[in-house]
Amino acid sequence: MTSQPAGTASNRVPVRRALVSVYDKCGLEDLVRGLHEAGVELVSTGGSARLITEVGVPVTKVEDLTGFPECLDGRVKTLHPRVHAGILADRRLETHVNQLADLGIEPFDLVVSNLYPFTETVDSDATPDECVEQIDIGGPSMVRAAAKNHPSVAIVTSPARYADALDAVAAGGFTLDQRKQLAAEAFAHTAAYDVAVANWFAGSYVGAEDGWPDFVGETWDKGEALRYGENPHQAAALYRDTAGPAGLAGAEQLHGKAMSYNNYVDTDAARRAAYTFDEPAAAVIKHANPCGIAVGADIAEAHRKAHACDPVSAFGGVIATNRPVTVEMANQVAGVFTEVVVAPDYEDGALEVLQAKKNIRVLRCPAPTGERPAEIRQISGGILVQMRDHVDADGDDPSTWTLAAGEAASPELLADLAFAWKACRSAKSNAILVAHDGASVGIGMGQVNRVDSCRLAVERANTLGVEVASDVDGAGGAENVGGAAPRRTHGAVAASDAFFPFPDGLQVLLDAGVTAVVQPGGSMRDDAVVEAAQAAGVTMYLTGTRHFFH
Ligand SMILES: NC(=O)c1ncn([C@@H]2O[C@H](COP(=O)(O)O)[C@@H](O)[C@H]2O)c1NC=O
Repeated sequence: MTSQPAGTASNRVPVRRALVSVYDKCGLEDLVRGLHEAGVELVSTGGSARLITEVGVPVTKVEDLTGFPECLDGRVKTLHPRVHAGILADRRLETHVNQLADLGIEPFDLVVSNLYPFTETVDSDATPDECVEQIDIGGPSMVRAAAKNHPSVAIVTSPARYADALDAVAAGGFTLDQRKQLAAEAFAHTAAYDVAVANWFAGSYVGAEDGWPDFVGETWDKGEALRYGENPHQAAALYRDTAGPAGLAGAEQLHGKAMSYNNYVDTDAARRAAYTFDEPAAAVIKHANPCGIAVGADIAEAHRKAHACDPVSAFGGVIATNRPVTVEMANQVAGVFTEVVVAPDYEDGALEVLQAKKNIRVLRCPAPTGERPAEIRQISGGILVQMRDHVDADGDDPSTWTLAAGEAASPELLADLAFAWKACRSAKSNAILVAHDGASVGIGMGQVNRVDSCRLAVERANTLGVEVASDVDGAGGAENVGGAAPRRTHGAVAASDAFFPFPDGLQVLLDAGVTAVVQPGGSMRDDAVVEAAQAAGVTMYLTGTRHFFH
């Protein structure tokens, strides 16, 4: 072990010879022109070499280097000692340098490669054979070889790095730190690729009798370090799913301080609530639970109604909408201290209103599409995976509900019950949600027994609904504004995320004056529960579906 590769004090290795083999040819023309102008000799595979020739840059075909034709439909191109010894020789070792000379092999200083589009092929209508054909073999071998040998070789796997690469070449070569960084990116590139291949094999290709594959891999790219985690003594960072849709982790921040860990948690819960509905909907969230959820004729009305549920808790809350924020809504939000607003977009002028508020974070995040069908929760020593609790689960359509007590609901009442049932799933279990006119008016959540959630929902409905903004509509309780404490439970409907195990919780709601209740049913004591509703002359529907949310 004697020498460093030819380099400068900063460990730069001059780039004299590069191997180029890319599937994604984006940016390739500028790169190879730049390399050529910097005096770099190019060796390249079939399609890449053709493009390089077309742009007038001299290139040696890899088959001229190996003396062996690319064959088997491209399955074998660069898999040859003349290529791999040129990449893998550790030029800090005299023995390696001498062996290369004896074998008449020239070393590579730079490898530029990206891989066959396996994931894109799997996501298309391709046959299994077509998917298998897109498993790149030679590419990952070159990439991993170059990354392993980063003390001597630089590896570039992303067109986003081409400009940096040309700068490094012009500066006399990549520094060791740059080569290390590029090698780390390269191993992440091949690791994510292999995880995608392994997931496909274990999943749709091999399959599993019980529907759950023997292997599930996930890869994550660093988004950013966060100031801290749930508490200031906990370090935290955001990582983004390399294979799934961008989601909240990929949201565009338009204004305000950096998002915190808790901001992300609450914003995620807020979007879950808002996107439960097809009609314009807004949700105000604190500590991952709703202070208010509502639908409206427009998004400003939905927000007014959601806010009116619990204006006390809405202070410092996170607001999500499923429609672009209008100027009218932005003016309402500006009147209340709010941590985060997240929306699919902002109408002209709305963003400016929010940007005038120093402390609000404003995010643009498209509606969720193509989400992974399963969700993951970490436990000690493992993960739990479950299919998402979809909005359109069996039992969510009121036409499938069973009328268990009282008179059939009018269309208006049924609409309120359907709203309450949908909204209820966004509150942590045990959840009881009292609603009126498409808005929650009292929510009991996160209690260890259902009767306490009922008490909480009633108490909060009847003590918290006051108007704070000039034109906020105290949903269901407008007649009480400025007068005695409103009793918003009177004439409202209620939803329970799971069955009532005893009539006691229901009785709290009945005593508070709710006129209709929707719940899954299925308790051993359903008869007693239904009887209590019957005795109170209250309509009760059973959905047959539960929506726990822990
Ligand atoms: N088999 C091999 O020896 C081989 N060597 C390089 N490749 C891949 O071939 C692609 C480039 O091919 P072309 O330059 O012919 O368009 C790159 O994505 C590279 O990763 C190979 N193909 C697949 O395994």
